[in-house]
Amino acid sequence: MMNGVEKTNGEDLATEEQLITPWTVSVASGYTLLRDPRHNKGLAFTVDERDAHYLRGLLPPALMTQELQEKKLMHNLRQYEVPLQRYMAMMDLQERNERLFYKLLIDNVEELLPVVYTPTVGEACQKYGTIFRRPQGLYISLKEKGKILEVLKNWPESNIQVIVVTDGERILGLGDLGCQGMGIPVGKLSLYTALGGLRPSACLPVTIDVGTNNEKLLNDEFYIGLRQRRATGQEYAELLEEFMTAVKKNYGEKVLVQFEDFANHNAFELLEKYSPTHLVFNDDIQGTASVVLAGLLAALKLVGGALADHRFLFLGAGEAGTGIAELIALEISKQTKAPLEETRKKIWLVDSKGLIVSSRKESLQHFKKPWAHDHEPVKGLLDAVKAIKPTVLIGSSGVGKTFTKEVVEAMTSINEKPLILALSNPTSQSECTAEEAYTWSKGRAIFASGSPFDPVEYNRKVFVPGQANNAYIFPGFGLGLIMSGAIRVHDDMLLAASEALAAQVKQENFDKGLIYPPFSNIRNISANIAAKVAAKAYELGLASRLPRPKDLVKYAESCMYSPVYRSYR
Ligand SMILES: NC(=O)C1=CN([C@@H]2O[C@H](COP(=O)(O)OP(=O)(O)OC[C@H]3O[C@@H](n4cnc5c(N)ncnc54)[C@H](OP(=O)(O)O)[C@@H]3O)[C@@H](O)[C@H]2O)C=CC1
Ligand SMILES: CC(=O)C(=O)O
Ligand SMILES: [Mg+2]
Repeated sequence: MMNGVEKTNGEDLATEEQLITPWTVSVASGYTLLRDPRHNKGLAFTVDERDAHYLRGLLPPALMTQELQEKKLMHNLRQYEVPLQRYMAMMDLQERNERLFYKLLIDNVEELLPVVYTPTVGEACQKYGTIFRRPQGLYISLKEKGKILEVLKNWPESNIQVIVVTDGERILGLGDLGCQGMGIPVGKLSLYTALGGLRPSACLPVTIDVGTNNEKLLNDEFYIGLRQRRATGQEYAELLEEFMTAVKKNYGEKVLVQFEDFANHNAFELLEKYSPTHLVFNDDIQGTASVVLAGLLAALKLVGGALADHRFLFLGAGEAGTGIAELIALEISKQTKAPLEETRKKIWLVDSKGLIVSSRKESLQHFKKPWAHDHEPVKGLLDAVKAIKPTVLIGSSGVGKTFTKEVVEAMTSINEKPLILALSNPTSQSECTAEEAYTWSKGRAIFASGSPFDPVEYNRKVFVPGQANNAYIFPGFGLGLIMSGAIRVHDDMLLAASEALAAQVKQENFDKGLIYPPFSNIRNISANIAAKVAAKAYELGLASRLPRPKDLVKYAESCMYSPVYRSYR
């Protein structure tokens, strides 16, 4: 062997026609270590580590602490004015030095969440083909049919605890982005680690590529996915079935599969089909429901009354809208002992055809039917607000600028403190901006949105909008399932997570008009959510990790990944 990396594949000598073996390299050099993101520390390798791991000469002489590296990187990031450049810089960091990436994200969560998550991740997915450098996550396309188990085995980690999977058909409110939806599982899983403390090596992002109906992408020479229209029906179902079977076979009963950004015509069916046999969770239906219910429970301190005293109107009756509606109805039913059929009547939804009413029942998709109450037909949102007189207005349509001045004014004329949630992502699809909500309501609205808005000054008062985003829930929820060894998800766990999150809102937050706690405290919040979810799993007999730890919050904290560098022998 030569000093350093032995040349066994002859790559430099081979002609273009000759086949070479890419991975036969015996290592006696730290070069590989520097290029392994899981272990690389850059200038933070100590002198002893540099000696022990053949790193001398491969690094300049300076030594840096992780804190100094963090300071330098934050300084560099802030030089970029274009959000997408910040996103790309963060992805490069994740590929280069994973612990430093997570240290940055954890320590600067409020500043970096909009970079690695909504809104910037939306733009990143739209442009994924052009910004694509190194692949992240696992791509499973129709071409892998019959071989999915083998594909899973190509992934370098075998001890997987959470999979976030999308088929890219409804990426945020941006529609069908096909294979380029991969940015979403990658982003969600980085939050699983940063916000919920799951080990990065236990997280697997997956994109199922069954084609795309997005003409622009089909005609884009840089598109990275299958260039065909979406497979549907049996072909689609068989691929998903093979995937779900392979996942359980390869990773066992307790791997959590989080469905993300599927179109609603598949999302409800997949959840219903796999809930009895797998540990599955749909973030858009269930995570969103839990985060919104938490906000509503907290908001009662500001608007008064019990949940059952309120009337709810939704714009958008898909996964998010009907998922939230059902969890609110369930919570009211638990609180008042009234049957679900009764409590649902406090909740009204508007879809693209107008208010959902009983005369439309026959033609409605199954998930809308429970919401078809008796009322004459109403076309637009403004008329629906005037007819229903809601105390709470929730936007979950994926269509921006739909909470117009007239709509917000109508809400304000009905309510002393109208509660307005504009959930659609990214920012471009938000039903209204924070500034619009506060200005049009003359400073009376309690407002939160799916994507973040800056504080707004109105009438010399500063209003701080909250972020109603499932990112508050899924990391802690997932941690609770995993640390208790839960084998199934139950609605009562969603309610427990809502209550845990609502309990974290402090008086100082309420004083600013907030109905969510700040993200800066999210690890602590996630530990509390995880503890309540795990407690529910034990109570329901769904937990397999025995004996039950006594102090579940402490146990959750002890399970959490820390991004601080490890010392190498
Ligand atoms: N803040 C958060 O944490 C989350 C936010 N979201 C956001 O919510 C949005 C919707 O997601 P999801 O529920 O999964 O999507 P779906 O496609 O399942 O549902 C969208 C709903 O909006 C309705 N709709 C579309 N256009 C209009 C319109 N012009 N007027 C009235 N209704 C309309 C649709 O009507 P029809 O059925 O008639 O087609 C459908 O009922 C997305 O922007 C997503 O980013 C989602 C999950 C979490
Ligand atoms: C937040 C989220 O899950 C969505 O917008 O789809
Ligand atoms: Mg989503």
